[in-house]
Amino acid sequence: MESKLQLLRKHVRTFPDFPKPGIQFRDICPILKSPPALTAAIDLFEEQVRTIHPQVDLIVGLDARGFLFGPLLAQRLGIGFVPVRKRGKLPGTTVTAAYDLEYGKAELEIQEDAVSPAQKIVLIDDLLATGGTLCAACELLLRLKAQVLGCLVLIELKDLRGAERLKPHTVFSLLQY
Ligand SMILES: O=P(O)(O)OC[C@H]1O[C@H](OP(=O)(O)OP(=O)(O)O)[C@H](O)[C@@H]1O
Ligand SMILES: Nc1ncnc2[nH]cnc12
Repeated sequence: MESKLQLLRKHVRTFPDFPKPGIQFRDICPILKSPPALTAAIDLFEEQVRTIHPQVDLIVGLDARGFLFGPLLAQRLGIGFVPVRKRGKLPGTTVTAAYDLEYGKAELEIQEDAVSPAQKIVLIDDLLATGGTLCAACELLLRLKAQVLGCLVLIELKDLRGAERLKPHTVFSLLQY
């Protein structure tokens, strides 16, 4: 029987030179279109969190592709989901962090009352490239005095060394390129 990781790998497409020349874009849309592949991704994330971070209080997902997996995982675990969004999308009082990513610059925000001090957080996104996005999200959570247990991504682009930039936070990836 095909393993869950093999199934996932078969459902990632690579587009050269998107959105800029030199970028190999890893497209996770086929995973979303395949119920067995999407179930495999959430199964593997669930197993990791239940094994390594059983004390987790909340899943925090990153705009936009982290929203495709985060709420599914949170529901499996029976806990809440909180979005970190690009600047200007969240109402009420927010905290903001600026960051660079593989192909640009942006700012992330979280609602100030979304996470309580000392709450234990696992972050999720589709992909780790330079680590700029996840670092900015960790910074937001630390400013709210939450405890970051670790980060989950479907895909890690090893050459860009995002995991090193994220230290002391840890990252668990399902597929590496
Ligand atoms: O590790 P980094 O270099 O920060 O890059 C990774 C981020 O880049 C992509 O998001 P993008 O900002 O393109 O936004 P999207 O999810 O809204 O498409 C991806 O979904 C990650 O969030
Ligand atoms: N190479 C890449 N493919 C898909 N999403 C990305 N986000 C940052 N770099 C990316």
